Amino acid sequence: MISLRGLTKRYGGTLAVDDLTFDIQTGRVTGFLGPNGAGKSTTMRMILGLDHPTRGRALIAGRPYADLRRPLRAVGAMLDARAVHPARSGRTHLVAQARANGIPVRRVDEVLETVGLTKAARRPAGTYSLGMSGRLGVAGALLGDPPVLILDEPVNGLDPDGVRWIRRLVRDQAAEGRTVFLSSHLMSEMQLTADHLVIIGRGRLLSDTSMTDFLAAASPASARASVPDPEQRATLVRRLMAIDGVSVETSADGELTVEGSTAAEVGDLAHHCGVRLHGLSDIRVSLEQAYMDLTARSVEYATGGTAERGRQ
Ligand SMILES: Nc1ncnc2c1ncn2[C@@H]1O[C@H](COP(=O)(O)OP(=O)(O)OP(=O)(O)O)[C@@H](O)[C@H]1O
Repeated sequence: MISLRGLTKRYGGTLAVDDLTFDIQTGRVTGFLGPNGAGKSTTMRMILGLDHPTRGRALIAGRPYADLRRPLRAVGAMLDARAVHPARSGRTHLVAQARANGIPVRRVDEVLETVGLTKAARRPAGTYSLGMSGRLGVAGALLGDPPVLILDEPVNGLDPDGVRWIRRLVRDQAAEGRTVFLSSHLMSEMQLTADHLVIIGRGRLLSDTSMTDFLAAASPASARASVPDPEQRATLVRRLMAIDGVSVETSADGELTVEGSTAAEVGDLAHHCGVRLHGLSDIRVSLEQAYMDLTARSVEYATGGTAERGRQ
């Protein structure tokens, strides 16, 4: 587990991280979200002892990073995929890390295989594409087989196959009981990957909640269903419209969109009226929409509509 207590970082006049208190639990993937400049990288850097907090603390399994005896065995991290000497091969880079942490060299070949870099392992890292550099960064994070993984934008530069690979990898790591903390601006991907969300804006905690609860709270009760029989459709629409706060839109092909009512309520009413339904489901907002609504007021570098909404 990772624990943050009152974690704060000030750079001159910039309050980059402002009094963050939350826990990142084991056995699940926690997504770390926030607009550009919100303080995600600074927070990760402080957890990893690369930046000193102005106030507060960050602990990994109860200890500050600096007190970990074999850090790579306790926590694996990828903050900047390009932070590798360009003339060194990927393999040489990992061997140096392994030796410094008492990790057997055979583990290097294992992780190179895991991330799909075996063929490119002996090429200078400077010749790697962004996606390959990301894979090397992930290999470094996995080297010590650590119980905690911290990955800053791991899908950056990856092709669709690589994106799915990262998703499966981090989900497997969490299923094995590890703590996985990762940031990304790709909301659709985060929705598929994370169990839990921590969202910050301008350095402050905006939300610390499960993905399910976050999406449910952002979704007003609404449902969609098809009614194949036109007479039954008219009956159901009439009955729904008679309920206070419920509105119904009917598409050209007979699909109903019901605002103000859940799928369960629509299904119960249809059953009561003897109406046959197809494809009944709740309408949930996407993570992207829920996130945009939450962060609209804390967007630092916004454009167009988002900035307008931020001022409301
Ligand atoms: N070394 C530094 N010196 C001065 N200011 C810094 C430094 N590092 C970060 N900042 C500032 O701290 C704030 C938070 O930056 P940070 O990189 O942590 O945000 P982020 O959420 O990771 O952003 P992004 O999504 O763009 O990567 C920004 O205003 C940034 O300019």
